[in-house]
Amino acid sequence: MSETTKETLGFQTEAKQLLQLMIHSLYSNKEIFLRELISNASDAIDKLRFESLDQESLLEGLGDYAIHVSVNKDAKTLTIADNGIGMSRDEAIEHLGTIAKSGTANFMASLTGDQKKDAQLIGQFGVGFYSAFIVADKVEVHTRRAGSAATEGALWTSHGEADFTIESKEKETRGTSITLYLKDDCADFADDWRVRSVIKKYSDHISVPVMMPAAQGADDESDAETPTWEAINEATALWTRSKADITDDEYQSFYKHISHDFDDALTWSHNKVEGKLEYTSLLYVPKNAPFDLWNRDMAKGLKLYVQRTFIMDEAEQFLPLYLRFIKGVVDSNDLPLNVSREILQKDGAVENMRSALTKRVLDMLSKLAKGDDYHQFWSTFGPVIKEGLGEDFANKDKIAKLLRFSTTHSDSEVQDQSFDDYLGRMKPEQDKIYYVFAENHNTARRSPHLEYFRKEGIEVLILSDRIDDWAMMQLGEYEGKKLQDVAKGDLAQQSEEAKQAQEALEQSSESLVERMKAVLSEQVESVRPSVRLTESPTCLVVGDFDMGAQMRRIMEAAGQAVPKTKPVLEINPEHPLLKMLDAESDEDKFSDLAMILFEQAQLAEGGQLDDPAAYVQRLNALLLKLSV
Ligand SMILES: Nc1ncnc2c1ncn2[C@@H]1O[C@H](COP(=O)(O)OP(=O)(O)OP(=O)(O)O)[C@@H](O)[C@H]1O
Repeated sequence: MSETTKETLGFQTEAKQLLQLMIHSLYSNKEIFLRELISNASDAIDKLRFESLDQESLLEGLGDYAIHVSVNKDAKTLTIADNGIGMSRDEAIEHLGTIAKSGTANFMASLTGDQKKDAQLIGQFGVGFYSAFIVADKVEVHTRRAGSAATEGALWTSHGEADFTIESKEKETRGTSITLYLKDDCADFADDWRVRSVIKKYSDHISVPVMMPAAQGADDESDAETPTWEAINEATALWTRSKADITDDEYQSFYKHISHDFDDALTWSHNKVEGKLEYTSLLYVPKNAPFDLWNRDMAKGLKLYVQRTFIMDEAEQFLPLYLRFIKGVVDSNDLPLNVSREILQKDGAVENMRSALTKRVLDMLSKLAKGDDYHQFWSTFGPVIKEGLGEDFANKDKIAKLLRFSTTHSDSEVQDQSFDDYLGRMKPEQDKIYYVFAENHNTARRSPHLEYFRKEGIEVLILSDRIDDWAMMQLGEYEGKKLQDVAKGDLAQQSEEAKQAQEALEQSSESLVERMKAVLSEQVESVRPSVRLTESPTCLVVGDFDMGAQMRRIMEAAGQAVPKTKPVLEINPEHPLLKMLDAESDEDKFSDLAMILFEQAQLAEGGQLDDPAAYVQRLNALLLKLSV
């Protein structure tokens, strides 16, 4: 039977690339391989614990879960053995030869070749099993799925290059035993104390005991027939311990265990809830965004435990989508052990937990917002938080308080001003919060629409995240102050003076406006003189309830049909170009120049022209006339 023979198989292309990258980029951080392999072993035990709830026979009469780690200094090997769920031959091929994560190809494309940067990215991707090859030039995985016959065992072997072999090999006990043949310069991982200290550092808090042979005396070699094993980690699930007894380091290493992140967490919140519902949650905010934050299929959600038994990863029912970057654990005393994703979706208790956990996260973020680390958080996760304005109506106000902006007050690209900061500086008679929105910060900052506000000393929020226009529409107002796009609707007149100036302008520019309307009737809804402008000749304004130009471009780029609405062209009759236009008696020249002014207004707000070539032609014709 071909199944029993030895096969050599190639790694999936992405797996091969990742392997190579891992070996090269993470070399300076090599000890993390042990954390990763022990995490996998503990996950495998968690999975078996869960499956055996329904099917006790999987335990094969042995319910004592443990991970055994042993070293052989002479052979330079390190072995990590678990009695978890194990793998069948096919599963070993599938799980160890390919990467199943969605978005892997995009991730690969984002790598730069710069080892330091790539190491960071790989940290975000998740390191996993392949980290074994950072320290080993050969890895053997001897595994058998719990519940299958001893003869169904499989041996997977690879040198971490292009391929691996798989063969059948009997295995008495269920689970997986991974042996690393260490590279010469990594031989210190065959040293008992070195391994102990790394395990203590990274795996103290996992709930399964990690055993090593007991130290038996100075020259004792670990080849004793039956070593006595001793647990070297604490082996109580961290979240079950009292907050007061847990150090920051322990919280951080537990974070790395559950998230496979490379970096520390930014902050966390650990809570035990008692009363009608009983559960414990430990929620972390990462420092870095996962590589696939914008992928709708990204791994999201919390690890769910019921009475300390692991139930599932990525339980997404406990937090809304805009908090998908939060990592953590929720351990419930009320849910049944056989709870499924379908049940979670309908369960009233889950609904209550979800709203309580969402509040916890928002409170944790509000607390974070008071400190120096918030800037890092905001620049990484700000756009995701904004999704919450549409998704989580009940917490809209809390979310609004978390928002940070660049504004004309700070005049810097850094988004560090809150709505409250803005309100504190608002003019007494001002009843709106103004914002300008464009494709990038520079275009927004230089928008002609701001000229009036700058002149009047009215602060404007400068928005340039793709989601901003939508987010502001969802929010609508803040503390009773309407959010107003400066490029929409009539300009709110601030002073009596400005009103009079507007009327005077309307009278003096009547004939110019009529002539321009005639030329631009296809392109614009109307033409009107405006005090909005001080330096620019023209700008475009859309109706209060029409879609903004930037939003329109985003929707169109996404292939969505957008109803056509025409903008209003506002002109600055005091501008020399408009004066020149007014004085132009040649109607052809007039229409060319009027068209150019309209097109420039489109360009100034970051838009694209319908017919750029015609614009260039018109402009060139005018330039040529300059030389005569
Ligand atoms: N000790 C083990 N016992 C059983 N299965 C294992 C073991 N180690 C790895 N596997 C299987 O191999 C798969 C790949 O492991 P790997 O560590 O590369 O990725 P992961 O654990 O899925 O993701 P990540 O570690 O990046 O979060 C696992 O999902 C699991 O199915």
